[in-house]
Amino acid sequence: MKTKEQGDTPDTKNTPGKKAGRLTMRDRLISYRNLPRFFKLVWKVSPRLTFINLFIRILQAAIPLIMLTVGKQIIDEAIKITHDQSISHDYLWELIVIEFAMVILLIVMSKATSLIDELLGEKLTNNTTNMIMAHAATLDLVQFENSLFYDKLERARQQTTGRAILLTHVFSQIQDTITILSLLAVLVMFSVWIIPVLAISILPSLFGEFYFNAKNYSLIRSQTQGRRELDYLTLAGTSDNTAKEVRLFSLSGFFIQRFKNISVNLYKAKRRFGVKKSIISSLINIPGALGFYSVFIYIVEQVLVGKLSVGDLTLLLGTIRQLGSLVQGSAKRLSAVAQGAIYLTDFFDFFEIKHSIVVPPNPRPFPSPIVTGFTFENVGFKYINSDRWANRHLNFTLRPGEKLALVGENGAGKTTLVKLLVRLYDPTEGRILLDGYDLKEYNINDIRAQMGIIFQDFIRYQLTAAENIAVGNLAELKNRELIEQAARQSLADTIIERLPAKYDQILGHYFDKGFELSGGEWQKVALARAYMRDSQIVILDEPTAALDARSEYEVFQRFSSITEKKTAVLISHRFSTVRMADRIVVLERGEIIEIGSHEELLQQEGRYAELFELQALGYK
Ligand SMILES: Nc1ncnc2c1ncn2[C@@H]1O[C@H](COP(=O)(O)OP(=O)(O)OP(=O)(O)O)[C@@H](O)[C@H]1O
Repeated sequence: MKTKEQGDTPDTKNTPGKKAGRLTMRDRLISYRNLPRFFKLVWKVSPRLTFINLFIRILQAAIPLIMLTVGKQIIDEAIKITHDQSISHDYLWELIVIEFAMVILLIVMSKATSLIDELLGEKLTNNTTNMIMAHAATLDLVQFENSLFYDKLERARQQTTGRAILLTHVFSQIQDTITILSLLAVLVMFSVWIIPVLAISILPSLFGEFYFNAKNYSLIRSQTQGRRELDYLTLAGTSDNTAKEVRLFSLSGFFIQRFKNISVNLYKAKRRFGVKKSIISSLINIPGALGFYSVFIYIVEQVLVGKLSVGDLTLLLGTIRQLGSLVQGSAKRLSAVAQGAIYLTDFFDFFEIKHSIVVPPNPRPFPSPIVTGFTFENVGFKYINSDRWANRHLNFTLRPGEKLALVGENGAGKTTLVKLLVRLYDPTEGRILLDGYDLKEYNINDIRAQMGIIFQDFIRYQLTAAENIAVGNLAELKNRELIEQAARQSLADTIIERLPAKYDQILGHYFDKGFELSGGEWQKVALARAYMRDSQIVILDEPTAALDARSEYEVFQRFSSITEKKTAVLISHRFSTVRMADRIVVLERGEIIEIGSHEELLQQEGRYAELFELQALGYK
């Protein structure tokens, strides 16, 4: 059972196509409601560029009509001159100059609008990517463990460039709509019935365009999981993290084959859709062509009986041709806009996902110093994607100033307990009290500010050595003295002193001039992060797993003196380390089975004593 506490994300709330890939007409209509919100976003990104873009496009929209009218007059004037050589050519030249000026203006304006589209698109892409990153950072860890959340994040992320294209589409559509209206006005002046004939004949292809675009969106949406799998396989087959194993275990063939299987299926679905779309679209375009040519014949007849001039003929044909392509283009674009608007639903939906770990309106001030400590009252926790209890029936108090070690076999629930303590998750049952009040009553940022913590799966940031330490407390990024002190405390100082650029050395091999460290060296650097804060609590989750025996001994000597007045939680599989703790909690299948000092637990001759003996035997 999933509880609200565990971050019941509104995965499908307001999302079109709740059953993967299915999209109803209503969904499509609703998606258009995203456009005003989208416009607001664009306007916020750059009011100036948005305004200039719209302004130029409105001017540009009038040019086709001016050109067609001037073109008609040029032809009529030229024919007049051929019939009467005495007429001056001045007016004809004037018209030609105007026509030429319009062409130049059109070129300049369309270059200007595409430049602005590009700049605005780039700004929008960067802005929305930042928004996604910022929002993702506010979400709970639990949400990152939910595959539906990942799908949503992926769709929101994927469409960053799509949103820039949507922007161009919307602006172009505004421009084309104005042009279409002006051209329709020309047709109305000549003959009213031309418009309904053209409109009816073009309807099937318009519907086709909308229908297939919606289908295309549904197809892409239903392939999100598959595409994520392809991304993962590409990463697994090509990343530096996997390169060693991929070679030693000859995994590339396996990954490639799996990639092929999935990609072939996705391709086949795309091909089936593409072929169907092409055949049906070709057929439904025929009525449009028939409508156009009937009007064409009618106009030619009018010229033959002398009701229209040759100039009128060119004007009308030019108008109808332009209208045809503008309407077709608009239909394509409008359905692309509809599609883009539906993707916007994914984008805006992502921002609807709210974190369930909330800060109370009037949080309690974090106690300084902590008086009675952290009390676990029958705490139990289940991960969102699991039916098993990772922790259950936890009842104990972490006293202020105490050094508490957590031991237990793999999967016993040690890391989970620590994650509950720092409120990365909230308990599924029971509660954790700090100085007698539920941890939920405190500000989560205060809690985390009071914890110096380093996990076993720490991150190897491809940043400088100083920055790698400062991530433990970014407020002190510029405080070189503190960074160096933290490095000394974690024994990272001697490693960094040997680096070519010392504290300014970029670590890792991702970037040019990066310097790769060994596993243990990385661990010492990461460990320094825990010492960057003057926190009341220090938590080290297997901080020395990659360290050699001498380093480990030294690290803990220092750890004891640094944390003398602090509360410390330590997870380790090494009993030589664990025995330094004041008390040891032994976990098994998520539950506490023993608790006491090293000596007490040895006397009990229980699981701790057994594991201790086992490890001691290994050293004999
Ligand atoms: N993100 C997760 N989603 C689902 N289950 C998880 C997740 N993380 C851990 N678990 C499960 O919770 C249980 C406890 O895991 P935890 O990481 O707390 O163990 P641990 O005692 O720290 O193990 P180790 O000594 O191997 O680090 C395990 O059975 C594990 O499979």
